[in-house]
Amino acid sequence: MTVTDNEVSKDSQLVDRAWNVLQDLIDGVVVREVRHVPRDHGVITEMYREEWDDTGLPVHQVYQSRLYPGAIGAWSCHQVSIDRLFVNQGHIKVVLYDGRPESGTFGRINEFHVGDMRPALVKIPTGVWHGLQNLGTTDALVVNLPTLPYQYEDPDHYRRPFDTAEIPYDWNVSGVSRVRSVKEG
Ligand SMILES: Cc1cn([C@H]2C[C@H](O)[C@@H](COP(=O)(O)OP(=O)(O)O[C@H]3O[C@@H](C)C(=O)[C@@H](O)[C@H]3O)O2)c(=O)[nH]c1=O
Repeated sequence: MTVTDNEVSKDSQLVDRAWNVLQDLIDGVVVREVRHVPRDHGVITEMYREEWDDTGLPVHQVYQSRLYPGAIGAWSCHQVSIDRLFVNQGHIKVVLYDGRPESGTFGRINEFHVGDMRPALVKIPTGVWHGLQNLGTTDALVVNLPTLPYQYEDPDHYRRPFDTAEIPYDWNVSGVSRVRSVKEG
């Protein structure tokens, strides 16, 4: 194989020496990985601490979103409430798209694999589109601690179809997920 072959690409560094996945985060996105504490009769996993949370905003509500194997929940966005997602069961891919024209990372996409194998709290700022996919073979449970309680009469929830042309991301519905050409900034 000649390295000048057009379809060949060489990996850049993907993880650091502590196996942290390297990616330039969207402005305002925070990922706080935690570790399981196994013991004879089970596992303890911390999910949230005020000190991890740079919003400084209180927890008014906690809810759980169950995704069936293969399920995709995309795309959502909020204008006033910040999502603080913790995946505590299963394998969820969280994909974010910065839809804020005023942002220095406008157009950027982030992908995170979180859940049982990589428990983490993911903070998603307002204006950042987000989608979840359960890549596991069991139900996945996503806990959300939004900074504002759900308003039944007037939800702060904006949606785009999972296959919208406005977000350059193709979900893995046919075995292939990929970022389309991303125009940043
Ligand atoms: C968020 C929420 C929804 N609901 C109801 C309203 C709605 O008919 C039904 C499903 O809610 P949603 O359509 O918001 O669910 P969904 O589309 O799965 O989106 C949710 O998934 C997580 C991961 C997110 O990213 C959030 O944006 C959250 O909205 O549940 C509540 O009763 N209380 C709540 O706190």
